[in-house]
Amino acid sequence: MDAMAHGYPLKCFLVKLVMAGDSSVGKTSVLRRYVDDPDPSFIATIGIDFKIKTLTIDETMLKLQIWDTAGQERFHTLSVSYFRGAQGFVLVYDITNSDSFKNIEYWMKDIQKREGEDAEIILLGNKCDKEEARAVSKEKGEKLAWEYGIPFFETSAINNINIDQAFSTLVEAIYSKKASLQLAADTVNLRESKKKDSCCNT
Ligand SMILES: Nc1nc2c(ncn2[C@@H]2O[C@H](COP(=O)(O)OP(=O)(O)OP(=O)(O)O)[C@@H](O)[C@H]2O)c(=O)[nH]1
Repeated sequence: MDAMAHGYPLKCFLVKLVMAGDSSVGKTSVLRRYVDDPDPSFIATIGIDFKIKTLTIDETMLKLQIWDTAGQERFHTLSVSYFRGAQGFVLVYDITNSDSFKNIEYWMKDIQKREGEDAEIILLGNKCDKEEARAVSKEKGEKLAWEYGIPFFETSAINNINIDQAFSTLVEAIYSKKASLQLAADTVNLRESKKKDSCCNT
């Protein structure tokens, strides 16, 4: 039976994503733009918050739970504690703030500290609408992302530049990893059940 033809997807995955980066780089703004949250207020994130977005790829429903961590130093321990169990990270710096770019190295170390956990990561140079105040060249961003082996986008939450493209890249990478793991698990199950069948037939 074609489940999609009946209006419901075959599988559903919960995907945990985390926004990380220094305070004021635009994490909340990028997230709000992606989930179409029209709230125009910009107050520094206190502690932690999350938003949900649901989308379908092939016949699979992906429920994205996107955690918005606070970049302020006083919330650092709390923010990093939410890194556990994440399948994806959106690492953000501000192209007009070179310190926020330098600190990507430390945010990356926090991500890599999680033992035995694998995650997809993307790097965003946000506020690319502020060309006149640029402090980090696009080439520097591209080079850093290349060194880490991760995708890179310059984005603007204000002008809605590259936001959907960035999240799509991250989510599709997570989805294909999950899909291939699922395929491997299905193959093992199939082999196991074939073994049982042949055992019963003898
Ligand atoms: N020009 C411009 N301003 C932006 C952009 N994104 C965010 N801002 C502004 O940057 C400021 C900080 O944005 P937030 O989204 O609160 O930053 P944050 O990274 O979530 O900050 P914390 O919650 O403190 O970690 C706000 O005044 C936003 O309006 C952008 O793409 N372009």
